[in-house]
Amino acid sequence: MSSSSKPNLPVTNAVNGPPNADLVRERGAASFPVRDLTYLVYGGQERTEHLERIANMVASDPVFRKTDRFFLSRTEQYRRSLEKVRHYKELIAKHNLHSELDQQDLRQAIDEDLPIGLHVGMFIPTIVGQGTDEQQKKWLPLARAYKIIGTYAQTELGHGSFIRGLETVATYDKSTQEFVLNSPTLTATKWWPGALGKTSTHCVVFARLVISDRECGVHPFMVQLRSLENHEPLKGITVGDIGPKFAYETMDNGFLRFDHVRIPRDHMLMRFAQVAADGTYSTPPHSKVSYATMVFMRAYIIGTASSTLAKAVTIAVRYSCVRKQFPLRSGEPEQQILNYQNQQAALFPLLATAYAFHFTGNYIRQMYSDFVRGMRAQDFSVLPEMHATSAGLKSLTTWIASAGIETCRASCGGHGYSKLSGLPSLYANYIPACTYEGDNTVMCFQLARYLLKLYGKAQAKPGLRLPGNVSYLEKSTLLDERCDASTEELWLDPARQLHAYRNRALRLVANCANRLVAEMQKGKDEVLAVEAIKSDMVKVAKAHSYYVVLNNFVNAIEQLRASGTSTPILRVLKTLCDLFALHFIQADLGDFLEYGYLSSLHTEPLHAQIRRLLEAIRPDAVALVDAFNFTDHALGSALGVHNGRVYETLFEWAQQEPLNKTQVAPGYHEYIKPFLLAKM
Ligand SMILES: CCCCC/C=C\C/C=C\C/C=C\CCCCC(=O)SCCNC(=O)CCNC(=O)[C@H](O)C(C)(C)COP(=O)(O)OP(=O)(O)OC[C@H]1O[C@@H](n2cnc3c(N)ncnc32)[C@H](O)[C@@H]1OP(=O)(O)O
Ligand SMILES: Cc1cc2nc3c(=O)[nH]c(=O)nc-3n(C[C@H](O)[C@H](O)[C@H](O)COP(=O)(O)OP(=O)(O)OC[C@H]3O[C@@H](n4cnc5c(N)ncnc54)[C@H](O)[C@@H]3O)c2cc1C
Repeated sequence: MSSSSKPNLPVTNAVNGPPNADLVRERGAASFPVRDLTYLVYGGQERTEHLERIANMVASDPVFRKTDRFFLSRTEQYRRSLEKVRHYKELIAKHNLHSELDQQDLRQAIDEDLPIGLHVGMFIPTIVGQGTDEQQKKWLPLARAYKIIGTYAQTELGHGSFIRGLETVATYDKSTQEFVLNSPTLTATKWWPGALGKTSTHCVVFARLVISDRECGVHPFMVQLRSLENHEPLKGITVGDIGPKFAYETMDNGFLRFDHVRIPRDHMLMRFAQVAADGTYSTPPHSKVSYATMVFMRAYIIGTASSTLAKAVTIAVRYSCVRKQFPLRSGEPEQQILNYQNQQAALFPLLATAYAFHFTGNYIRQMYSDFVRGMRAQDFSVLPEMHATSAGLKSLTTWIASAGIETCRASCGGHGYSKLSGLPSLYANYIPACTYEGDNTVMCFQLARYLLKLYGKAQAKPGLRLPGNVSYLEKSTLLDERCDASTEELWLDPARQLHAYRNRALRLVANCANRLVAEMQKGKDEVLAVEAIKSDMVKVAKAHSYYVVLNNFVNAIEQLRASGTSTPILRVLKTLCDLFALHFIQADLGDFLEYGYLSSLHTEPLHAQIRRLLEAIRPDAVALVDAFNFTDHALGSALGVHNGRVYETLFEWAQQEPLNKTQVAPGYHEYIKPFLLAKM
């Protein structure tokens, strides 16, 4: 079956001409209607077409061009991103894109780390989440109209992960009803906040509140940093850019120091904790409620893992269909490299994972909106589950997506190493997601601690009912059960796949709990006992998060089946889900073998089934990446162009290299000529 209709996307940047014949053939051979899968991914036909209109508008707008980015200096890249911000604002006005969703769609289409990312992603959400009604009324209209530009300044030179260790102080001065912000040490310097260095006029600063020598913990404060007239830093404020980074050149991550800067009392964000004029402090209803913006951003980051990985896989799969190396036998035509099993084994599990993460993103969005509804009604009961689940999923998805981009790059051979492939910058700009918004390892401890607690409760109180995704912790009898998937066919049973993931997670939790007890029996207190099991805690968090991802993928397919999704789409999604499930068992086989859950009786059919799944996906591989519907602008890759004119595009883009502006190299006269022409 061929695609039901052609995607309505311009082929920007790629060299025009007849499309690559192999890609045309692959597209014609898809077993499912590509367009329908695109609608499924983006939430229907209407939404897809809306997104395409925005994507087309961006892709055809010269201000948003990306092709010159590799040839610009850091300063030029920052300036260009400001130009894009200005144009983004013009387009909002011109096309009436005033809803938050429209603006998010537009930013996503622009596809650059703009220096307003923190403004929309953390500054505004913190005002919304932590500000009183009056504070919101005062600052939100200004922020939404970009009359002020803000960021989220929490991390310091000395502390990022350990928020309670932050050193910036906000001391309440009752006599003037002001807070005095101060950076008492070098390590108290705010360090890293995006757009802090040069762009922001304001920021939400996290500082330890001190009232009459009493420490009241870390709280958020609204602080103006720069003049709204001339952008000069205000008195007492030292601010600047932190300098060169691994990538992320368009973003002015900054430093910030306060020298006894005074702000009015109503600049502390007081939705949950308050300081009255006389200095009386009211505690928040939940001690971690001021961490809520981070939970929001973690949920957002989980949602973007799919699209980032999908971009890398799109580039690598298309290129692997165009690229040919070696005939199988002499005299035969050369093979597309995607026909090689090793290439499929590298790329198809990542393709499956990009789809798996799509459904994880839907799940966490739903969980987050339930949580926000609860918070508005002063119900914080979901916070621990939301925090733990999002911390674990943020870690797993960003780790897998980061490693996956690098796998895609390596799978493109030499051309993958060219920046023109788009993969090096995709990787370099994405990997900090493993660090920002909570170092992944530190986040895993949070989830593991939550699971260990619940496991302990379930052990102590048989019959206790735990919420959905953690209910398996109640069932210690699961530990005695073994895998019975002794044929290839049985490995395709979702119940058996989920059983394996649940069993592994429970075993690791139980093992960790036992080790904790054993360490304490050796005489350690609980704190030191936890230190002795920390690597295992990371494994626990990953194992649980894998289970959550798979469970959601399986459930999503069931829901699609129930809502009448067509058989060809269901079939291809089921194949991807199977590959996801089996690949990650294969990847962590030791976990499953160690406790005798699996034996060679099961591993042989497991490996064989994975090989069959790779073969099943091969004819649909191009269609499956096409269904993500990225424009050439979004991919920014000579290897991933929709028309497959890879070599023509690479050649043309290489001509832009500044070294090629002259035939004779700069430096020739000083450095090459002397030894070339020297007498022997
Ligand atoms: C839709 C629009 C979006 C647009 C976006 C656009 C662009 C953006 C795009 C991309 C992103 C680009 C850039 C990203 C910017 C990145 C910004 C940042 O990095 S901001 C800084 C982030 N910093 C961190 O994440 C710090 C991590 N550290 C922590 O969170 C905490 O210190 C901690 C590790 C969790 C420990 O906290 P603490 O020491 O206070 O607590 P503990 O003693 O460990 O635990 C006590 C108790 O509290 C529970 N808990 C901890 N945190 C939370 C929470 N958030 N919620 C609920 N509960 C929490 C914890 O589980 C313990 O519970 P219990 O065991 O029951 O006692
Ligand atoms: C690109 C980028 C953008 C950022 N943007 C912002 C921003 O806008 N605003 C902002 O406030 N911050 C921002 N940050 C900072 C970021 O949030 C922190 O860097 C992050 O939270 C990690 O904290 P850290 O740097 O203190 O790491 P550390 O905690 O110092 O981590 C170093 C190592 O120590 C390990 N470790 C730490 N604690 C423990 C422990 N208890 N047990 C065992 N191991 C441990 C970690 O796993 C890690 O391997 C940004 C960072 C980056 C890279």
